[in-house]
Amino acid sequence: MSDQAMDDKTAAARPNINAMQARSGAALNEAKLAIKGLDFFYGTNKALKGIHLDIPARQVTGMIGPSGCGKSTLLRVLNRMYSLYPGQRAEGQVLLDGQNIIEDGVDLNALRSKIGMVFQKPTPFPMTIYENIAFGVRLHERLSKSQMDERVEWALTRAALWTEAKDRLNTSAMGLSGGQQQRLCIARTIAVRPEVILFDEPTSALDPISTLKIEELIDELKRDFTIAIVTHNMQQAARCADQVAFFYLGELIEVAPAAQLFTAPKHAKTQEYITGRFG
Ligand SMILES: Nc1ncnc2c1ncn2[C@@H]1O[C@H](COP(=O)(O)OP(=O)(O)OP(=O)(O)O)[C@@H](O)[C@H]1O
Repeated sequence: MSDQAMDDKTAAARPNINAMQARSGAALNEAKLAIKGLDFFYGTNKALKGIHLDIPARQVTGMIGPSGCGKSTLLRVLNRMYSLYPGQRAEGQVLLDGQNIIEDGVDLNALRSKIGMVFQKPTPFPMTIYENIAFGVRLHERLSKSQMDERVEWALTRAALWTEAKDRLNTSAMGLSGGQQQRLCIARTIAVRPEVILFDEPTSALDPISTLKIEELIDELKRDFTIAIVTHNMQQAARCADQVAFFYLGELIEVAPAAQLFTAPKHAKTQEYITGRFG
């Protein structure tokens, strides 16, 4: 590739620095989740190696890195999803408000009500919009009909879907557009009032307008929730994240406030990745 072509590619890959200006001076909050010396194994394959990472309360942590570097694996550790699969195991500590959530004896139902997850592909249940939300709430709480109505309205409002959904609550969620379905999945996650929300490439299946809506939503939600988002889109990480963690081959190479990581990364590998030179 010519130097000019490389420079053009680099410029295109580099996130919009202006988008990060507002956050550049903001300090990071205390850790809601503190990951200490975390190793993760799929059988004998070590997919995460000695990860140390603080996830600050009520801020957004972006996780970036090339395919296969362990980003989704880390999210699966944070809500113990791996515990469903024999042969997968984590070692080290993941402290949620000081409690190690990867040790034996943790109540996984209670944990998953505290740490919710939104997946790449919108996955509404084949039931009404109302029931999509009420279903999860009933697993954790006993509410009266009017309390449940209020919770459904609250969750849909927080997920910026109430206006579009309020007149069709008893119709199938499968009739919503892809972007609306993803906001419904966010509403479903919020409805159980978690403390942390994990987003695994939440907009990769969506058009640009739906993507922007979800990003605005994430910005709004961080007032009340601690958020971690895996994304392949560095512009998105720059727009949404307060701090960004760069992973490579199962290791955390660098974590820094977004403005710092994208403008003055400390490691050569981070620099190569954010300038589009590999991955
Ligand atoms: N179920 C599994 N069994 C065995 N190995 C797995 C399994 N899932 C993932 N891996 C391996 O773990 C490593 C990390 O995968 P992971 O899906 O976490 O990466 P990622 O950074 O999220 O990738 P992508 O950006 O492509 O989603 C890879 O080497 C992958 O092959």
